[in-house]
Amino acid sequence: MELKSNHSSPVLTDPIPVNNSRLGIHSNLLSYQQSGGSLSSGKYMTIPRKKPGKLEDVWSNGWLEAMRSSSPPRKRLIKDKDFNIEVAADDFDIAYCSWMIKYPSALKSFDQILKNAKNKKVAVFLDYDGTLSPIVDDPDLAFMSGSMRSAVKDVAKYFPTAVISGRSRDKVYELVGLTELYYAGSHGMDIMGPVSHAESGDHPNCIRSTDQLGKEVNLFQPAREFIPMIDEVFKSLVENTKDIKGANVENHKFCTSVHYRNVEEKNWPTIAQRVHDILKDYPRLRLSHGRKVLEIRPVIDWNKGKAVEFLLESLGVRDRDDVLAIYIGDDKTDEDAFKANCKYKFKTLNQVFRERNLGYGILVSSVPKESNAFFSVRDPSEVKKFLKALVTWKKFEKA
Ligand SMILES: O=P(O)(O)OC[C@H]1O[C@H](O[C@H]2O[C@H](CO)[C@@H](O)[C@H](O)[C@H]2O)[C@H](O)[C@@H](O)[C@@H]1O
Repeated sequence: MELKSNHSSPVLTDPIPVNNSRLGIHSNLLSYQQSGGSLSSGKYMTIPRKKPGKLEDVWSNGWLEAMRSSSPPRKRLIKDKDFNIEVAADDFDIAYCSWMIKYPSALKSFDQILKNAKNKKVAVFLDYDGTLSPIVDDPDLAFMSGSMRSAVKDVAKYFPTAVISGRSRDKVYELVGLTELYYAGSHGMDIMGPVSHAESGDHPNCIRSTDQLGKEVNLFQPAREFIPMIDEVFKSLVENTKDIKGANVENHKFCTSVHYRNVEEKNWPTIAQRVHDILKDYPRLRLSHGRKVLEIRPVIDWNKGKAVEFLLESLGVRDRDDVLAIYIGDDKTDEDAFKANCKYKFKTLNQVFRERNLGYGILVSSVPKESNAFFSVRDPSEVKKFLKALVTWKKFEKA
């Protein structure tokens, strides 16, 4: 969606996406109960246990395949899918090095980045989990280090900076704890951004509010009407997964997540089937896969990429030729941001970067994986080095 010309609601008029693979649900299930205008079926007021469906559903719709490949192993022993063998660290290093030819290190390419950043307005967008904080077993313990916090704080002194997370905005703010940033929670469906450039503020679902310091901000929540439905589904998910050891359900207000990182692999089909059975009753919700997490979110035309575009618009730089947007993230949902449109001919950040050097994505990954990003860094410690390098350059440039 192009922000400047479209001021209508991002809620899709057709609640059932044409591309059924987005839901990962068979097309025959999609004909099931279109709930029309009602956003809450009211079915789960007493939160009943669902009768289990057939396990074949989650095998055949690809959920289990996606769950298995959703997060790299932490030790460097990688399963080679084609040959069904474990690849040793040395071989893995070779694979990683050849992958880096396609996704060069943002640290090693820093001079090239600086050349492109010169005389441009740089805006920095950061994912949270796996980017600013390392991936850990308990989502409540995913803290960023003090040194990472001060690196982000310094970046925000010199560049407009936003954190864009799958978590609720309140939660990610609590974890980051910096008032200098803009925050977008729930995969970009809850944005607190600047008021200075009014066009994005004209958007429906955009209201004036105040931030933690009492400063005026724009609050943009395109999925507001889904709050009761998400709450209902959250409760149903909690009820229907409570007997699965290690399962953990989080409510992010505009979306909800079911974690299976701590669930024994033999129980993954069960957890997937339970989620699948619940989603069958909610055709206006869809599933996406994150790192050992099933993410349930509204079927609306909004994602982290749209959030980047919205913030660039709010900052008044989206249609400028002298902007350089940098997005750093590690997860599948960050791919939407790597594909975000700069206004220039509706090209993605990376297309524009290649042609006009206006923006790019940096993938955080210690294993080779396909991405829409332009550069890569290995892990959060390299993210920190990159952020510090940006600050040093700016300080030096200003001096
Ligand atoms: O967009 P993000 O900020 O990256 O948020 C995506 C999800 O991150 C969290 O889960 C992930 O990190 C956890 C802590 O390291 C880890 O235990 C889990 O396996 C990962 O999927 C968060 O808890 C989710 O709700 C977010 O959707």
